[in-house]
Amino acid sequence: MSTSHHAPAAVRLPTAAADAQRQSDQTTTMPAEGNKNVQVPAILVLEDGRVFHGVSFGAEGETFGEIVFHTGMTGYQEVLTDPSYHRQIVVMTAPHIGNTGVNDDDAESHRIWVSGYVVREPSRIVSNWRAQRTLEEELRRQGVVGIALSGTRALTRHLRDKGVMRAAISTVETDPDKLRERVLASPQMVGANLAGEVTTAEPYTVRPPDGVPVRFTVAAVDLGIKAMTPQRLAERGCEVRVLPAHTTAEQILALNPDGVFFSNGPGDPAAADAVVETMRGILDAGTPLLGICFGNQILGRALGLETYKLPFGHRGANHPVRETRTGRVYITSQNHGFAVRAPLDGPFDTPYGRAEVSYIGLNDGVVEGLRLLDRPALSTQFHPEAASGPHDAADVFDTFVEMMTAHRQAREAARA
Ligand SMILES: NC(=O)CC[C@H](N)C(=O)O
Repeated sequence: MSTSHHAPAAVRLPTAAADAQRQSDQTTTMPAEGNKNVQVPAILVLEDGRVFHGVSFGAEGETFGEIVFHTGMTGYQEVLTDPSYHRQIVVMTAPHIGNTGVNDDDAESHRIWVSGYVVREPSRIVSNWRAQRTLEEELRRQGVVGIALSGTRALTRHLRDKGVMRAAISTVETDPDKLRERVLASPQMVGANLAGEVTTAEPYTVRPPDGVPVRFTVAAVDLGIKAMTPQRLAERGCEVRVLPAHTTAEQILALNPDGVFFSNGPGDPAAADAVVETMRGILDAGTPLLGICFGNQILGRALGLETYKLPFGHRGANHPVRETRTGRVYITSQNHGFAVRAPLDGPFDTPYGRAEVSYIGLNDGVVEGLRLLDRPALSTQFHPEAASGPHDAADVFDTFVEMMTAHRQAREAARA
């Protein structure tokens, strides 16, 4: 089956072979390639004409997307299920993928979002006590078209030098020129407004774990939210009400939340005007605000700053950033292709008072966080919730909780 570039990959019915494999996969060590007798040829064609040959990994068919690379050594399941990768073909630079299989606990959302998957060498066996399925089985079950090829290093270096671009993987088209024509007709990531394609249809609530009392209510605007973010807030005593992307500022404020969170998500922040308006409504009200990744870009725009596309982005689990106030360095999990342009040399004026760049990426000087100095609002371009990645920056959630505490105390003092 083929996944088109704009529709989410449909759930693909398992093949008889995969079914048989599932039944025999009762142990946690399983052959990962046993369900495929013949290797099916596949091609990867880039917008600029570069062609890579490999074999099918996952579902057979044809798929399009922006091709990007991820440098994390672990966390493939979190990558696949992160909604921010919607419409992207992800290349894993780690050479051996699938070793720990797939389980029902590590997913960051209810499905795989990458539009295509490129690996060097799929693991031949799965060996992990938590594994429930093989990776290839999961890719097939969800209709995700992938390719295994020996040149992932050459491919990554090409994208680093030329920048990310559109691409396609196909097991049905054998003529690269014909496939390239379709790549050139597929949509660009610049200008793509995608939150509406990934957001929850209905609001839902994430409650603190047993034994943790509820201290705050947080409204979370789901622009493509990862499951771990409301979890990190819930662990700190927040009851998190997750809301569809189109929820207005009035509707959010009517819930009387202690704080408002704007999530990560796919697409170009420059195309998300409606969300920028929503955030301005929250800033006007003075309610404490936290943004992560896409949420950081939206905060930049709400403050009147511009966003721009990076040549090849940051996707991995070991990106160093420096906190400007303290000089402290954090190793962070990141996944972004756009960034905010802001003055790096100290506080600057915005319609909401003074703001500053709170973190700077140490690899390339990119803005990795913003903080308002006169209102309770902060955001990070990196992922303090990790999933996967280091937990260095989890104190961002503590700062948000401190902002909500101070805001509540100030409101109570004003009322008294
Ligand atoms: N993880 C994210 O929120 C990504 C934000 C945005 N889509 C980007 O690529 O920069």
